[in-house]
Amino acid sequence: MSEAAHLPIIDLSIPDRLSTAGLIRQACTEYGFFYLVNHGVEDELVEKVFQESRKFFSLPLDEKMKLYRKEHRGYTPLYAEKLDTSSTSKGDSKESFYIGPLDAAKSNLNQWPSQECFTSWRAIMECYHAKVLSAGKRLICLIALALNLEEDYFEKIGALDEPECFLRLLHYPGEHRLSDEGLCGASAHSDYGMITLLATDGVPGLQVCREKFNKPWAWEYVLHMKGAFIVNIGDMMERWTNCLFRSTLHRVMPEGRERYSLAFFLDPNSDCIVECLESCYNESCPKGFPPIRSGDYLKERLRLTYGF
Ligand SMILES: O=C(O)CCC(=O)C(=O)O
Ligand SMILES: [Fe+2]
Repeated sequence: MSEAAHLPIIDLSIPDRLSTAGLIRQACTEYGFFYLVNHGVEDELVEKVFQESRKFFSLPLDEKMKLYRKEHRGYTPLYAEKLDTSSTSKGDSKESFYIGPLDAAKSNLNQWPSQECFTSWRAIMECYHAKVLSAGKRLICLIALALNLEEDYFEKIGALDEPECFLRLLHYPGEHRLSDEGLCGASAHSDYGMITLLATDGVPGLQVCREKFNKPWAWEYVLHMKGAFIVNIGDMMERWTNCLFRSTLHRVMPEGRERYSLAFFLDPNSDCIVECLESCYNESCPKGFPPIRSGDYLKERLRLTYGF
């Protein structure tokens, strides 16, 4: 049995922003994962999103397939995705539904279940999407402070101007157990973007590996904390910080119990250039990555995962 990770807790409501920024710096350099509390997204709303998500995933497969993923929005069935592209398993044992940015220019790409049976579904999802984005933007300001930058640094470089933010509803059916050979709910991966804000339903399964370069990988459980988001740093933030902030490897193991989660990926505007921050490199620690356009990076990572 793996141990539980003791992740730091960051309180988004504390007025002393500099001390919070210091704690965020420590959390991001040591773990790349932390709990976020007092983030402003009400428990009742989170619960409603879980309820609506359960309702959608309980539809027959042919109904769900009518909303099959287009432009990275909509439904992805079981085993269609493999987050660990080196794994030989048949695919991850999960189904998901993606809801993309709500800005006027892009929101029409989203797909929605029929209004007749899912009367408030869209409104609830849009409300959650907007509120988590707002919490995420506040957190990004603190992350800038944690990097000794002006707190509006990421805004000024355009990263938060119509950001690529995707809410992903996830359902792990729970028909498999740990002993099932090579099968994962979500195989080992790091997230691609800036930060991810995750809500979990209390069923265990999420694990992190703190030292991805030390094989064999050692895994620790990330336990559910009521009312908290589990936040993690993504690969683009790791590139910006020249690996000062860690994009930590994680996975979801099958525990023989059905599990739901809500992952919100907050990624920069596609035209934003992600390049090593000046404060994060010097002669003894040279730049590890060339500059890259965020949209190009994301496209390539998604191509590798989905094979298109
Ligand atoms: O469901 C979870 O707990 C984690 C999901 C995840 O890591 C992802 O979708 O990137
Ligand atoms: Fe992830």
